Amino acid sequence: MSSRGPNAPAPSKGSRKPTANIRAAHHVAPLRHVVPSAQDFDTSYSIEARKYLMTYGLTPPAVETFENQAKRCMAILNRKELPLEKYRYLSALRNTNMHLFYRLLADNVKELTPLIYTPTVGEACQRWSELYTFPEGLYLSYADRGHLHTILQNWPHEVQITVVTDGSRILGLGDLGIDGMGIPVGKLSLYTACAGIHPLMTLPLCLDLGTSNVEKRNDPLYLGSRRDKVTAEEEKEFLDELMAALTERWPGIVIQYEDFKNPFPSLERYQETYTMFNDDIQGTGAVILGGFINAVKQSGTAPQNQRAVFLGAGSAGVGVAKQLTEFFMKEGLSEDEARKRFWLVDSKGLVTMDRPGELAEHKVYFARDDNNGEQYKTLEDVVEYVKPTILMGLSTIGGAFTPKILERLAELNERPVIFPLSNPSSKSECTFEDAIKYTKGMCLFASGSPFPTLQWQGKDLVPGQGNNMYVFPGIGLGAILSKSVSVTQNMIYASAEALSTSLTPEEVESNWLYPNISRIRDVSVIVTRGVIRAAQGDGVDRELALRNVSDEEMDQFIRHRMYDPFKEQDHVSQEVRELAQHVLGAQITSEGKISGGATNGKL
Ligand SMILES: NC(=O)c1ccc[n+]([C@@H]2O[C@H](COP(=O)([O-])OP(=O)(O)OC[C@H]3O[C@@H](n4cnc5c(N)ncnc54)[C@H](O)[C@@H]3O)[C@@H](O)[C@H]2O)c1
Ligand SMILES: O=C(O)C[C@H](O)C(=O)O
Ligand SMILES: [Mg+2]
Repeated sequence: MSSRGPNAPAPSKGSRKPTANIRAAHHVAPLRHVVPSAQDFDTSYSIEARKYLMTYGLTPPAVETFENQAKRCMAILNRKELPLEKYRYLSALRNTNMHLFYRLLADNVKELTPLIYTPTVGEACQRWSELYTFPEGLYLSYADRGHLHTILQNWPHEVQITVVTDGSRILGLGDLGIDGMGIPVGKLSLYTACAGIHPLMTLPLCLDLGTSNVEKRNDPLYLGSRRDKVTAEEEKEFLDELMAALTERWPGIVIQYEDFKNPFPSLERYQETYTMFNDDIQGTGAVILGGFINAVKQSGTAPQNQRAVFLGAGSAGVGVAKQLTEFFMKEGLSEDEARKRFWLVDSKGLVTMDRPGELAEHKVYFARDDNNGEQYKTLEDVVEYVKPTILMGLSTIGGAFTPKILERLAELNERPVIFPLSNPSSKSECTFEDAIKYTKGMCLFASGSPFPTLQWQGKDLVPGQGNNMYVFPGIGLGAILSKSVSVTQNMIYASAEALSTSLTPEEVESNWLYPNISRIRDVSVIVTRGVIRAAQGDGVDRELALRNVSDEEMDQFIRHRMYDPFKEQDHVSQEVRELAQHVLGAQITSEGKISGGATNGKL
């Protein structure tokens, strides 16, 4: 039984008391006919709750505390050696006891995030069909076109937010077709863990639009259709139907695009018509800007003296460069001056106007015209030519920042900014250890996937994690709570600014670029507030009552609306107690036994 799938309990609006409400709806029918959901077997449920839910005897006798449950889960997890085994255990837990899963995650964000998200989710996707166990989301195939709205009716829950991929660029691992489903599942788990969006109101959505991955197509276990990738025109028509169908089925739904090979056309096409954003272009741009604002404060280099070399000129590279351009403009540079601070490098070398061959449209804005006909092919050559203050990696090429390049950056700058941002860890352009070693501890560092803390000259050095998980939960929650008709560029920019202000004085003192991930829920409140305020500024909000509240009241409101697995689990026992008294006329004795009423103390 999947926590999000057809057998999962439906959340009620507002108070969200899934299990008990289902029972209430069925109270006139004989209770035996109600099939318990996986969640009903929680070992922390009281005896009276079990009797009422008709699960008494179906769970082991002990009534456990959460602490005990958590101890068992962590012990099981720690006994497993491989990260992928841990991932699978945690998936099973989410699918059988989602409140416990999210409690565990809330208490151990730093430890568990790398297991449910990057880097482990990369391996899970590579082997998704091979290890398939639960549906976990919705699959829509190209062959389903013309019927998408009807198929969406099969999803049994109200949906506030969906993450949609076609699997064509999963992290830096290439086209994985429908095996990319792990990404929407992982991102939406983070929406719940970081921003408290109710898990049952999230929809992981994987589009089966064919795959260019021949190995997958020839694999007998592959669970997608065995056709080549549809054309750009076919994809456009399919997405047109999808966007209309999603919004008709769930008006107000927020749609996050994720890990598409070429996401620029859809962002341009839908961003003003639907409440949507692209995480790889916009979320990444915002998260890197958030860390960069803090890096600039520490490096002391003024915007007009910054020279940024980007290895990778795809959706993430261009998204980040655009966001930093906007920042430089706000700092006083003209658009042209700001744009000229960037040198983008792709698989063919430095992106210039006059290099032979076709130049993709999204690269034109940053293409250099001051290279005097010279074409620089390697990163080393570009570094020598540009003498950068900043080196960003969004190339999917693990190890591309060689020791030689890192040493050169350290020679050129007192505090070079080095951000190897490709995911998963195997694709990171360098490790934290190498960055520290070859810059003699002087670089300002953030990576896309996590690296461990390092001992350097008797001090603990903590790497920053420049991953869009710091912002997308707040962008999504901000759009939901403000009921925005669209997600504007100002909302995205506001998420970055808010993130940069979310560090504690101790974190600032320790020169961190990003806040401690363990505080992600507090950070998401700040980001959400920034996003809502920007939506109000742009007049795209429909929740007008929020316009007049103070920041403190806004934060309270946001927190109040966040799903809290701790309360939720306790709620069930409390609610069942109340319902048992009300519906059955039963009394709960001080020892927790049921007396009188329809059950008359019997099971
Ligand atoms: N840290 C984050 O939050 C974050 C967010 C989004 C994407 N990413 C990561 O960034 C990477 C790129 O994502 P994307 O969406 O831009 O992908 P993409 O496919 O759109 O772009 C990849 C870019 O890298 C270039 N490239 C490929 N091989 C190269 C080589 N040998 N030398 C130089 N350049 C080369 C390509 O030409 C292209 O410009 C992925 O690994 C992804 O996981 C990280
Ligand atoms: O998924 C991530 O960890 C970040 C980003 O969206 C990516 O595509 O790499
Ligand atoms: Mg992504």
